[in-house]
Amino acid sequence: MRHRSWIGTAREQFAARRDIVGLLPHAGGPLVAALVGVNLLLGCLPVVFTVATAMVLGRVPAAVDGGLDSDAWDSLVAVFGVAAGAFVARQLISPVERALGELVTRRIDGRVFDELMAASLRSPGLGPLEDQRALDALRTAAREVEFGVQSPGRAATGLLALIARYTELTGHAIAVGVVFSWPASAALVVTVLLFRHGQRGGLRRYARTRSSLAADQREIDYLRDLAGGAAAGKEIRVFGLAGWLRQRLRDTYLRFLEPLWAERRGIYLWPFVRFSVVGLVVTGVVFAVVGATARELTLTGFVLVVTAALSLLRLAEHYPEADLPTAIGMRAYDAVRRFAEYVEQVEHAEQVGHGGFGDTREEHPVPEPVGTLRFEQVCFRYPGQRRMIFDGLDLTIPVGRCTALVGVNGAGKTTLVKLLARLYEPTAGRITLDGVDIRAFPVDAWRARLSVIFQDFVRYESSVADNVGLGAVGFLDDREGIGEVVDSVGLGEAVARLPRGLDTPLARHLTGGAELSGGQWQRIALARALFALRHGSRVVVLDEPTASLDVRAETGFFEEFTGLAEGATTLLISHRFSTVRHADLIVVLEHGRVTEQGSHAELLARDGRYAELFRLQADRFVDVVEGPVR
Ligand SMILES: Nc1ncnc2c1ncn2[C@@H]1O[C@H](COP(=O)(O)OP(=O)(O)OP(=O)(O)O)[C@@H](O)[C@H]1O
Repeated sequence: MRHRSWIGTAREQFAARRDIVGLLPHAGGPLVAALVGVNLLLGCLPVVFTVATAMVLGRVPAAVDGGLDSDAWDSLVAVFGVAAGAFVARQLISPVERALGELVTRRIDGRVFDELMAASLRSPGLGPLEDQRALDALRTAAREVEFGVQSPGRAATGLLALIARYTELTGHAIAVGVVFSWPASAALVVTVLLFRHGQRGGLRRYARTRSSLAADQREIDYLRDLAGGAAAGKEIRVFGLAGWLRQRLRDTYLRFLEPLWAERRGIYLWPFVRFSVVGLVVTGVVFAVVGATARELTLTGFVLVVTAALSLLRLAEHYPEADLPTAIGMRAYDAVRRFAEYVEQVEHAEQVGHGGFGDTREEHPVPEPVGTLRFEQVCFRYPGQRRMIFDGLDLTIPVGRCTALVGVNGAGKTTLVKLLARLYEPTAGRITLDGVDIRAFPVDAWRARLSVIFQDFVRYESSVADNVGLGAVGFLDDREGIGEVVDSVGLGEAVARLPRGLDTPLARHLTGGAELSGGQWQRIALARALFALRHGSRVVVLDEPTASLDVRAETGFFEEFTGLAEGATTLLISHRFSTVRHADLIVVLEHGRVTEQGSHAELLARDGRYAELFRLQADRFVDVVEGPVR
């Protein structure tokens, strides 16, 4: 059993090294060849130095006897020159090795980062970005690659750095073998390798433990962002959360560090104790034999054996430039691959499952203009969840009209939009456009017809123009169009007052940046949707578009927006009945199904759920407005 697991570990290690070696070509053949050459040289120079210094010592007596003009003196100076040259060359070449290593690391990490980004942006749906294990793998990989400390690139240069160490080891072993005894040389090499084996095993466990703590690391990052970010700053101060936050950060840190401390003790203490005993015994025996046979050796031979053996034993330590970077960097690359494989699996499962993202892609062009949208017996549960959000949902969204969706919190309104945008696929049933399953359209072409502003729309730390123009990224240079939609959502004046107008970055911490109010941001989001409509979108979905607008702006919103979105199919989600009531069709969503639909007047006349919710809100509004007057 133990034997099998040892073989398993060896195989795993071999595969991980092969993967890292496979990355080297991305750094460019000549650069890698140069680094290999420099490492070989760095491995040979200490051996040359050892041999030359031994020869210097061996030649001193003859040179002293012969005097300054003797051949012995000249030969002493020559070997001294070689020793000094080896020493100086090593000092000069080490920085070259570091610089080349840095280049190789950067090139490889750049490539791995691309691989990682491609994997995380590749999935058309959101599933992989919500799966805990996939997220942990992504976090582990991204962290190491981003900071470049123990990254796959460092692992690759770390492997190359081993060339120098093992060349040095081989050279010194040969010196001991040739001058003194091959069995003694073999005994020393075995000792060194035993030490190394023990330490590398410990480092492997350390790297494994470290990557198993990704969830704690994620929590630490989250808490640190929370404590240092402006977003939570207000609440932390107002609710006096500083103490709670500090304690939680401390607890999480300890939870993260304690297993690492334990592993470190394992790395530095136990292998050290175990292998030191073996090492000391072997070294003792070798030196005892050297001592006993010293008389048979020349002075040069004696010095050479002793210094070469000591240099060999020095190589029994842990190599900081190679060991930790390879142990952790290999795991980081493994995490990149796991994440990419996971995304691939999800994609594949969706294709072979119920006709997911790609099975019929490219077959149907999206009809122009977009026709009636239908949810037909749609069932859906989030990946890994048991609860059905929709269970046989039937809904028709008429073309060119405004449909409003209402329902209590958690009824599934946003989920319905995510299905429409194909961020998830229905578990059963289908969504059709003029009778054609939307999965038959290429996902990008379908999304180009949609303009969705989510409740939690993104506030890009970029210019006003970008924040609007990203609604149709291919038309970012349409400055006139951007200016017009900004005006049409009533932001013209406010933007004109900004230091650089449309080019003002929307983040106060950026140079010349400005911050907008919640309502102004919401208008930016509306402008983004309108800009998308200008450039080819036909279906516009607005999730809570008036939540941050003041009463006056909200009153004008509906008319203005429907005027601007004329001819487009609009889906409006709102808890504000004053916004909803003007829609052509109002749909009430409850328990995963449509329970009522009709115009505002029809639904009031039916006196059902909608009428009840509408009256509840209207009464509250009357109370609030009339309260102080009474
Ligand atoms: N990514 C997710 N993974 C798992 N469950 C989710 C996810 N997103 C939403 N849910 C669950 O799906 C249900 C419907 O959420 P959804 O956001 O669609 O509701 P909603 O009607 O838009 O609510 P609200 O009016 O509060 O915005 C909720 O119970 C929510 O907990």
